[in-house]
Amino acid sequence: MIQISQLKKQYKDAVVLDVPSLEIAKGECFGLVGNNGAGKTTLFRIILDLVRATTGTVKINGEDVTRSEDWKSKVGAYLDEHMLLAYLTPDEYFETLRKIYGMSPDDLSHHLEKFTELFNEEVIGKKKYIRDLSKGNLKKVGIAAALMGNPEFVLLDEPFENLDPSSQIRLKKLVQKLTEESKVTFLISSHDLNHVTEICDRIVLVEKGKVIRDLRDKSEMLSELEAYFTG
Ligand SMILES: Nc1ncnc2c1ncn2[C@@H]1O[C@H](COP(=O)(O)OP(=O)(O)OP(=O)(O)O)[C@@H](O)[C@H]1O
Repeated sequence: MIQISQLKKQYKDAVVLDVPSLEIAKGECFGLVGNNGAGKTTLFRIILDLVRATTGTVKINGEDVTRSEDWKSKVGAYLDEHMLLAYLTPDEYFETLRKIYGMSPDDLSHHLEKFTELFNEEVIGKKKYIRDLSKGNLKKVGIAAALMGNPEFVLLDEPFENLDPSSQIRLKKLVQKLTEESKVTFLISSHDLNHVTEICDRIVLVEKGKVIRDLRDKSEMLSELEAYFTG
């Protein structure tokens, strides 16, 4: 479980995040939506201890992320391409992560098999450096890397952005399969209301750093969000 309490992030006088309480249960597919600058990435960065909150705490399975390291083996994330090693090919990158995670070559092959459709023969065995990949293929590498090592929690920032329609559909199926079969807890921020409402069982809407809706009724999510964003 992820427990957020009394969380605030302030840059000079501007409060960009203010979340008194938020709990994300194990096995949940949690969607985060909101306009540009609403605070979605900031929340993810604080959960991953990439940015320190001004006040408040984030606990993952009871561990304060700023005070312990144990949670790191349970969490996978892909926020942006800064998390990749641009001077490697995808094959070299996955091989490097394989060693870090202590996986066998068979474990890695088995893991990458799940991404065969998503990679669409454009990622593995191409001898192209990560720095030269298209934005969509970069994202695919980042998502596959985030899911290495059997993480319990996976944070993905805008996973559908830059993916072609076939890849978006393949990614949705993959997330649904992993949620159902492996009980992975996904936290997904997205501007794509159709995709995020289709795969997530809960959507939190943020506006100017505050949670203004916490939607759990699947039948009403999309219409509520469309009404909000239409203004
Ligand atoms: N280092 C920083 N210094 C000052 N302000 C910052 C900093 N990082 C983020 N912000 C501000 O925090 C607010 C929230 O930004 P954040 O990137 O979390 O929004 P977002 O919801 O992810 O937006 P988008 O949909 O555009 O990706 C914005 O107003 C942004 O300008």
